[in-house]
Amino acid sequence: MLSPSTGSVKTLPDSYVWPEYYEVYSGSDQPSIPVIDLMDPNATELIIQACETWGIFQLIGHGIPRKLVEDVESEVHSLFALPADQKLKTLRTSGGASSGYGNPPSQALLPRKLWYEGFTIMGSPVDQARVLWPHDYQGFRNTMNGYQKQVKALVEQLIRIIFKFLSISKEEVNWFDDPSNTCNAALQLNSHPPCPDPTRAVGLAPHTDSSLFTILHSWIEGLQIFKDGVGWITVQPIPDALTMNLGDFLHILSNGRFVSVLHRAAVNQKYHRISVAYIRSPPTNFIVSPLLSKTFADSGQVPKYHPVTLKECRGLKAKHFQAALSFVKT
Ligand SMILES: C=C1C[C@]23C[C@@]1(O)CC[C@H]2[C@@]12CCC[C@@](C)(C(=O)O1)[C@H]2[C@@H]3C(=O)O
Ligand SMILES: O=C(O)CCC(=O)C(=O)O
Ligand SMILES: [Fe+2]
Repeated sequence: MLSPSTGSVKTLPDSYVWPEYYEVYSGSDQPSIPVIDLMDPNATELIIQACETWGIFQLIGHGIPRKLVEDVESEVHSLFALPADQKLKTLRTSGGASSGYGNPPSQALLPRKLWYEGFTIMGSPVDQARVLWPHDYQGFRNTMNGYQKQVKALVEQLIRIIFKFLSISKEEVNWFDDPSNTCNAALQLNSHPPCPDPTRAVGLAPHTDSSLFTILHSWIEGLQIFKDGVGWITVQPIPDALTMNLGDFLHILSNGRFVSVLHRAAVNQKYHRISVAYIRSPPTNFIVSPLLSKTFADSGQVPKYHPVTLKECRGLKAKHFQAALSFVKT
């Protein structure tokens, strides 16, 4: 987590200087990630294609009002602008899956500090809001509740499209429509204040998400993805678009057919960059396996991954970070 003093420093402290610099592709022929309009009659095919080739796309025509997204931006800015001792009252108890302020669990395994502050909301935002703003928490609560509801519906619409394509039946994923299942989703608020030496600092280290799908919003450039055969590419924010990235569990369910996109966040000197990720995963103890999909079972394909739960996957990430999936390979 950033110490309160780093926001005003003129030189990057040593503990934040990363030994390796990740070059970003800058050729004029730089490929750009697909932009898909959910209202397009061919949206389903385009989404499947993007999942197979990129593991990420920008979605427009999603129906989430611009005003709501702007209100989220402003509430999240207010949260990170609170005094450090106020934010620390919600400090996460452990590095793992819980709500509150803190470092990403991956920080413990990294060689240097991240130029980063994070806040995780699992379940309702009310509890944290009450601690942060004891007398005035309704604004944050209402806005985040409203956003959470809308992104939840959107991500579930997309996951349904994918389950249908993979011939995964409702019975096989009976948890999916269960309204009491709130523990498998998180709103992850990420903050990177302006950085005195952005090329030597890292906002979020390269990772894949332990999710089915993640809906990401940021209005400031910084998200970069790794594309095989090209290298690191910057994702250009598009007004009104939400970035949809696939996570490890759709990669496993599709037996490797869909890409779990490797991504990271860069920082910049001028702007305080904030991003909001809605991370939707299977329930913690649900066993995910490529053979869930009838298509694979019938086609005689060999499963590329062992059956695994979110809990096990988080455990592997906490130990091996980006190498975690290699321990699930058959
Ligand atoms: C719900 C979660 C996914 C996440 C771990 C967490 O409990 C909250 C933080 C998330 C995050 C954000 C940055 C990258 C990442 C790998 C990390 O260390 O913390 C992800 C985690 C994940 O997707 O596994
Ligand atoms: O800030 C970003 O653009 C990326 C955030 C992210 O990867 C995450 O929250 O998992
Ligand atoms: Fe991520």
